[in-house]
Amino acid sequence: MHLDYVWLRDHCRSASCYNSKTNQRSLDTASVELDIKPAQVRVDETTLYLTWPDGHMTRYGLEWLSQNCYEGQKQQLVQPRILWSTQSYKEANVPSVSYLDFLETGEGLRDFLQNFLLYGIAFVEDVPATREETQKVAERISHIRETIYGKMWDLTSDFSRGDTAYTKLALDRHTDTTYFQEPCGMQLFHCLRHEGTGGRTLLVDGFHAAEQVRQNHPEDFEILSNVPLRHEYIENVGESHNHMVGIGPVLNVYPWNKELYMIRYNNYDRAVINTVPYDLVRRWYSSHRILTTELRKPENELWVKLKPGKVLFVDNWRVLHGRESFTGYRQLCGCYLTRDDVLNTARLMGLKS
Ligand SMILES: C[N+](C)(C)CCCC[C@H](N)C(=O)O
Ligand SMILES: O=C(O)CCC(=O)C(=O)O
Ligand SMILES: [Fe+2]
Repeated sequence: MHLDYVWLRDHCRSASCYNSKTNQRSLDTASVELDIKPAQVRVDETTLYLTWPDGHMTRYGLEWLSQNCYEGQKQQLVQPRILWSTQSYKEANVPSVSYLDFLETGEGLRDFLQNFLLYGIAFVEDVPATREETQKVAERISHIRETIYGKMWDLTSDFSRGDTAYTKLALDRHTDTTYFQEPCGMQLFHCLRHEGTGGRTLLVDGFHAAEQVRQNHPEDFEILSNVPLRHEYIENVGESHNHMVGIGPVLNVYPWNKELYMIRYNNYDRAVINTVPYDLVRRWYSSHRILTTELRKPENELWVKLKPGKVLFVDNWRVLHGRESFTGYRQLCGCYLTRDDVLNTARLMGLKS
């Protein structure tokens, strides 16, 4: 590991530099000389000891340092995941959790969250088919993210809102709220009623597709993760007037370990491309086509028919959803949760995320 002296001074965990009750730094970093050097350095089997020119003493556990240094982090995943194709997801036989276990046992919630983190989708079964019960299930995880669609949303094909979702048309795979600066992290779907045909839900692991692109077309992966695009939602229907804009690349990776953390993919809501210079536009379309081809491979499609009682949770930063066109009366309800809040609950249950 390579450790800079100013970094070593800044991370001092002594009582005067760090408040271990609040887990906050109390040291004023700006008061540290940028070219500070320790007067003395000593290391034994377990600990590094530094004495600074003013006599202040800092100690580090070597274990802590190897975990927290850049080289250590570079080797680690922020969130371990299991990427899937249709077949591998089916073979994994991921269990659903029942409504009662989910609401009443820590284990039920924990197992559910673990599966959600690993696969990007999870199901709760035997939920009473009402909006109120669906809300209860959502709030078991965390508070709901209120958006322009309200807290809990209802979806029928009445075109009550100015979006294709509120019709009977098919919807190709996409992630939602790409037009927010921070797209919603989790989405719940509960089909309360459907009397008619079609209307199956399509799920595709966006990270699985993106990793295929990274492997087979690294330059296209680069372009998709570096070129920012606008997405927008312009609505003027009935009482609903909205104009939302969100900007970011299709693929979002952490700079230090190149791990994917978010895919923003919605061809309906992608705005005019005016953030890409002329000499890159064609390349971008070509890279986008390569990803789209991967996302559309039948072997990556998971089709499920949502029915009353079965609530689907989707990691909207990873898994794309879509739907088949349908006939008849179909009523869905659901809501969004913020990723930070979902992960907060997961971490408190001891899950790595
Ligand atoms: C019905 N519900 C509120 C879930 C979503 C409606 C939003 C649809 C939008 N085109 C998007 O993809 O974000
Ligand atoms: O009707 C559906 O199954 C899903 C529609 C959709 O994509 C959405 O509401 O976000
Ligand atoms: Fe959607």
